[in-house]
Amino acid sequence: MTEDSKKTVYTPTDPRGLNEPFLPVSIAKQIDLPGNDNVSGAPLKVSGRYITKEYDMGTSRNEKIQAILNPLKSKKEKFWGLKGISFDVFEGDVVGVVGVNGSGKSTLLNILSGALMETSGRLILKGKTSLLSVWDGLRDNLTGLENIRLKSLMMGLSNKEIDNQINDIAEFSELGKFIKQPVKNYSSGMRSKLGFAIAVHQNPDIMIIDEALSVGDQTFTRKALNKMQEFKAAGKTIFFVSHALGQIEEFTDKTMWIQYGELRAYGDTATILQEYKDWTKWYNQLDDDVKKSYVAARKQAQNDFNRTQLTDRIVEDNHLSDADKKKIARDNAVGGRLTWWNWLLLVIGTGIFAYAVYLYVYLGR
Ligand SMILES: Nc1ncnc2c1ncn2[C@@H]1O[C@H](COP(=O)(O)OP(=O)(O)OP(=O)(O)O)[C@@H](O)[C@H]1O
Repeated sequence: MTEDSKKTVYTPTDPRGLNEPFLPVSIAKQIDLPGNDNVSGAPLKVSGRYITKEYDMGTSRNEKIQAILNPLKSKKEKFWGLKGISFDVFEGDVVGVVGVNGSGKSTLLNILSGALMETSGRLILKGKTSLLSVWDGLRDNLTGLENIRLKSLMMGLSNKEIDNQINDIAEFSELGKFIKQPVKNYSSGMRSKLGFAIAVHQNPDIMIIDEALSVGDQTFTRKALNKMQEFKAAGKTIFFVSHALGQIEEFTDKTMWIQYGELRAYGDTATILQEYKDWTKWYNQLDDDVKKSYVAARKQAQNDFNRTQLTDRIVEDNHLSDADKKKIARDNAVGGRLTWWNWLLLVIGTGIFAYAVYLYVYLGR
């Protein structure tokens, strides 16, 4: 069995939204997509087009100083955690997100929750989001109660609203007297309980659950899944990342399979999980050396990815003209870096500013 025989790169298994023609980022940034709702009339809640995330790889202090002193010459190593992901999610969708370690799941969800800024692409979010991650968002030195207050304030709740529900949140978390202890003394399961209790009481429209349920004990996981069923029944939109495929199967209707920074497949959960399991089976039967070089090649492709490749893909996907290609290449949403034209303006601007200062200081006396 070869991998290619199983390959389903960006399969529009679910016709809703995914078959819509993509718009170039430079144009899409200014206008909305026509026909936002899906075929059965559910409103669009989250829409991503060519979302990328470029990380700077860990550089030494010297390299960082050099980069500040000489930005043109600095050669920071880059890593593209996301290489241009496009998807639509509608009200009431419960979307599972699967993929091997390091594929980009948390990166995507952190972008959706606003904890991380995408490097380029167009993202539309309609509603209040709440990220529930075991590892993020809680302050270690604050107690459970203080964390509840802080996170609720950050979600825009008033002190009075927080007073009204702080006891309910504490009770839901099942932490007992530990709620008055600093979070740094909590186990990962206890953090997960607190994070979940806070998130579900914010009543978000879009809820993002990142691996939170994998570390709790079984009774709490069941209680949390029941709570999520309530959200689902109320028509909320939920993203659910998990390596526990059983939970994804039980709880979600649609699934995204993210693989080395790309959306490899997106569609109904049964189909995508089957494809993912087939791929895992194919991968697991490879020799260790072959596995290593397979992963290394894909990671290298994430290092080597660049804006030209992204532009070429947008142009190809959307059958765009050369003029559009030039426009996209110039677009800051894809560029994000200063072009020679930006530099020229910067130099002229600085010159004018320096001349104005000279006039003020020497001639104004
Ligand atoms: N701040 C960062 N700087 C550099 N690289 C990063 C950073 N954060 C994440 N990455 C890299 O981006 C890739 C995607 O990471 P991400 O955490 O999104 O993966 P994941 O699919 O959630 O993994 P897991 O299943 O292990 O939680 C990984 O290769 C990771 O090393």
